[in-house]
Amino acid sequence: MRDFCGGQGVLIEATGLRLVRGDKLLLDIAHLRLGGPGPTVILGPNGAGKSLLLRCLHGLIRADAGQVCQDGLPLNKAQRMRQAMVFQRPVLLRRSVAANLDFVLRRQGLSRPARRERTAELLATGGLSGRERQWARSLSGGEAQRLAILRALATEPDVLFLDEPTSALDPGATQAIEALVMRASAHGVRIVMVTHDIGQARRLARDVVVMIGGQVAEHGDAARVLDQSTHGTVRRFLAGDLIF
Ligand SMILES: Nc1ncnc2c1ncn2[C@@H]1O[C@H](COP(=O)(O)OP(=O)(O)OP(=O)(O)O)[C@@H](O)[C@H]1O
Repeated sequence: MRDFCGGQGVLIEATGLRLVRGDKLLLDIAHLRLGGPGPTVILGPNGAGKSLLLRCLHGLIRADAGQVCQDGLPLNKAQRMRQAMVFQRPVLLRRSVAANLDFVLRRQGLSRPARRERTAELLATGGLSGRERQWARSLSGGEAQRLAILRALATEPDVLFLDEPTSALDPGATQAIEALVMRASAHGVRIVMVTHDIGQARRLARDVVVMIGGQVAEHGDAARVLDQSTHGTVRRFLAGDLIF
């Protein structure tokens, strides 16, 4: 696999981030600093604000206060173009598998032969070799999610945000997605991923963020957060208690 980019050096910071809807304070993040190599996994109970945080970090939602910076600069259009996001349910074009990738590769100005070569390379990376002409909407859930991730990687992002990419998938399909994510990470893409799955955090994360009630309750080295947190609610959540 070619290096996708040099995203491991990317530093994303959220400072004083507040998101209010009606009379509810949905996000209240004093300071969050995501840097260094290896995937960041964001965990937390339902409604803790994980998806909202991801959307703010990607610039899809503008916070009511505070700011998101990438490499020391307030998130700008050029930086956002170097980020990509994949959602829980893959959104694919009503076209062939190859056409879904070609749509992105064209915008990068690649020639037709270069696009064909890159498409084959990406499909091999995602275990979808030979599927070029298959209708994208006829892929299985796991295959469709892999194609969505490959399409995101085709943009050669510095940062890839993933919002519960395996939540609807069986273990085999989950394993294939995890392998793809780890491969992208190893080749330089900064991964920031939301999941409900604590086991997945153990398998993938270098660092773990635990959100509780719109706030960052814990952030640090995965083993420390998952096994040695001193935060009462975080410990209960990680132990499997229902938190609401
Ligand atoms: N546009 C909105 N207006 C009002 N409330 C919202 C809006 N978007 C999200 N919320 C609320 O903000 C809270 C956090 O939502 P978010 O989707 O970030 O949670 P989450 O941690 O990703 O949860 P889940 O694990 O269930 O996906 C929830 O209570 C949700 O209902």
